[in-house]
Amino acid sequence: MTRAIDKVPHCNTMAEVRAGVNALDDLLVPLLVERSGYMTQAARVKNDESLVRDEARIETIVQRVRAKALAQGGDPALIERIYRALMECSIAYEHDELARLRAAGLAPKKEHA
Ligand SMILES: O=C(O)C(=O)C[C@]1(C(=O)O)C=C[C@@H](O)C=C1
Repeated sequence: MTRAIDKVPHCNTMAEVRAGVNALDDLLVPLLVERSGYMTQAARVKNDESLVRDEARIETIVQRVRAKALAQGGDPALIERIYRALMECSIAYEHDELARLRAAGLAPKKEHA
């Protein structure tokens, strides 16, 4: 298996560096948009502000992506930082989406008796 880190060529100029970064951003942005779509789905399925932040799930994802980073020759600590920041953004977006869906007519979940 070719590791992600091994695909990075030696660059002699910043133009080469930036062309590589732009090409990866062209792949990353659509994936981030798709991931954000799942936050909208989560907001609707949870339909409860108190469930949006799920600490156990956050830690599961962190362990998962650290292992993947290592397998790809990356720095697990860097990928953990990126993912913790990404999930904070995702949580804020999920709250925004829940508020938007409520304003559009989503009825709040019934309280447990
Ligand atoms: O898995 C969930 O419960 C989600 O809402 C998704 C997600 C994420 O993957 O970004 C976002 C917020 C949660 O705190 C944990 C994970």
